[in-house]
Order: sequence, then structure tokens, then C-alpha cells
Amino acid sequence: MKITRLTTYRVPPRWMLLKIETDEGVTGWGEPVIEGRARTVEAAVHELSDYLVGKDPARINDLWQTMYRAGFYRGGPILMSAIAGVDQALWDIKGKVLGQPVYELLGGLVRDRMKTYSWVGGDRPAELIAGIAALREAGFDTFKMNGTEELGIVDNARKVDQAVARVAEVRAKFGFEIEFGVDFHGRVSAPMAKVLLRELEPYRPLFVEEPVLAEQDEYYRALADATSIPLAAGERMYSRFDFKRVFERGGLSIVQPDLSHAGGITECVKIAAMAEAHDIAFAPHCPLGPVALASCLQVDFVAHNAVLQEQSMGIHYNQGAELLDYVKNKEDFHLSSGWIRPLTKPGLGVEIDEERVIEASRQAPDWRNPVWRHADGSVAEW
Ligand SMILES: O=C(O)C(=O)C[C@@H](O)[C@H](O)CO
Ligand SMILES: [Mg+2]
Repeated sequence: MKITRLTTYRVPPRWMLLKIETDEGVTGWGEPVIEGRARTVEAAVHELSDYLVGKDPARINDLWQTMYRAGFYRGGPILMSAIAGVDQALWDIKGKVLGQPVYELLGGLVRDRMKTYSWVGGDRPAELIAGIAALREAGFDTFKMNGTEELGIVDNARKVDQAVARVAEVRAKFGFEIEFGVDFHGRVSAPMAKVLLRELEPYRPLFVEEPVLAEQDEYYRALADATSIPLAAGERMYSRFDFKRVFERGGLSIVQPDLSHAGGITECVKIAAMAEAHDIAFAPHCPLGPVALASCLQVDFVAHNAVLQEQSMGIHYNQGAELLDYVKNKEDFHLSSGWIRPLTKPGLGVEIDEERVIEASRQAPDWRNPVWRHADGSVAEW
């Protein structure tokens, strides 16, 4: 079998889908994208096709190593997202050829169902109570919210109190019947992370995510020593080589690689195993579409330390399309009270409606995240 063609479709809300075709009619789907840089990743995918067209899609490991190493420069969000989407599609093809879901090819199920969580509130955390109440109706009990709005490197007590008050209100309303992560989203500096973590302690969030920016990962250890709140990060780390420094320095209780940013299934299975050796939980980041989620789930069901899966149903970014809009087998993503069962169909287990994708690609937005600024006019972390 040989790879014959790579076709990319940028589609609403801000995703990109990749179809890889072969000379025997088997196709595989991937979701290579960096939110806000879809066109850049698209160019990277098509540059990688030099290594792929004419090759045997079964040789995933060799194709992965070639895409990663042969171009001399490596790593980073663009290249690793391009590799991720190709890798997902190659696993999809392999599973379809062998008639097995990817988790079977990785050694079989380690659990019968996987716990997921939903976002509440938007870029600026608001209406958290209403958002949680609505999802509670659907049986969800685990959520994630942004922790702050713009926050200065050193900021005032009022800003801290506002952030804490939102969390306090959630706990006051729902008690410990629910769990939630608080995403600092890289908006919080190391000095302010110490302050915020201390003030959030009484409310016992399930985790605090990206307590500082990934480029400040040397602070994870000190922050973890100052709090009992589990610290999580990973969406802006792109390979084993990024994560190894975090494992060596310590501080994280949960790692959250994104299956569409960190080299795909081949790489994230290795990251999960490295994390397990350090007694660190695995909770893939996934604010994206159905192929990204299916890829996450294929790894969740073989990783002993997988604890929680992000999924984008109802997320504030999904304007113009929802998680399953491009999926034929919607029933296979059955989310019941926040739990999801394995996707048992061959490959990734997701059947893409290509006609819908082609139609939607005609209105592909050039999604960008907003540029935030502080009161003094300087750029703020979004
Ligand atoms: O889902 C999360 O945890 C996020 O922090 C969302 C962020 O990753 C956006 O997708 C960036 O555009
Ligand atoms: Mg996040």
C-alpha cells in the first residue's frame, strides 16, 4: 500500500481536518491544527508530504521519525501539530486495514469508560453557576473554567479577590458534589501564581492548569511545594523532549499534552508512559474537533494513568460548528453523565462526513484569539 495524496480542509469553528489517501482506497483522517495558525500548519502538512507520498502508511514509526528528524529543525507548535495530524491519519489507516480500533493495536483496553469534563464560562469567566447548573442537568459533574481575566505581573488584591470570589461562589452553590479545574491559561505570572494558589486552597479545585506559562516551567516545583492543589500543564508542550524537563524538575501532578499539538498518538502514548513512571496523571488537552478527541480517547483507553479527558461540546470557542457536526457516527461519541465509552470502529473510530467538511471548508474562518491589553496599553496574556 502507498500514500497517494494529502488533502487539508480548514473548517469552522477553527479546526483543520486532513485526509490521507492510499492507492488501495483506504483513507485516514487527522486533525492537524494550532488554534489561530491553521494556514501555517496547513503549509507544514503539505511540506511534510514530501516524506509521505509514495511511502507505505503502515510504517508509522519510520514516517514519524522522518517527519521529526529529517528536516533538521524540529519541535514547536507548528511542526509538531502537522506531524500530529499526519500520525493520527496513519493510525486511522492502519486500524482500518487491520479491522481493529487503534486501542487494540496498542495492547487493548485498560478501562471500560473514560471520564470527561466540560468547559464553563468563556474567555472572561462568567455565568459559571448557570453554566454548571445546565451541565449538571446533563449529568456532568466535572468542569473547567478560566481563573482570571487580564492580570499584571504583580497585581492588586481586588483582582485576586475577584478570581477567588468566582470559585467561592461555585463551591457555595454546588459544594463538593462537583469538581472543577481552574485554568490560569498562562495569564498568571510566577509571583501572582503563589498568591492565587494560596487564596484558592480552601476551595480545593481539582487542579490548577497552566499555573504559569510553559516557558516558566522551572517554577512548577516551587509552586507545587507551596500548595496542595494539583498543578496541571501540557497544552503548550510539544514532544517527549519538552516534557522530559518537566518530569525531571517536578511540580506537575497532571500532564495535558494535546493529541493535535504533541506529535499525535505515537508521541502521546510515550508521554503518557513517561508520566506514569513519575506517578503523574495523564489528562489530554482537547478543545478541538472530533478527530482530535477520537485520537485522545484511543490513548486514554490504553494509558493506565489517564484520568480525565477534555472535550469541546459547548466550549466557548465552538462558534459556527459543534464537536460532532462533521461526524457520521455521532452515536459512538455517547457522552453519558460525562462518561464516554471506547470508540470501537476500526482506526480512530470516527467516521467523517466529507461532504459536510467540503461544504463547511467553503466558509473556513481565519480564527484568531483576541489580543488583550492591560490598562496601560501593554499586551496582556490572553
Ligand atoms: O482548553 C484549554 O485548556 C485551553 O486553554 C484553551 C486554549 O487551549 C485555546 O484552545 C487556545 O486557542
Ligand atoms: Mg488550558
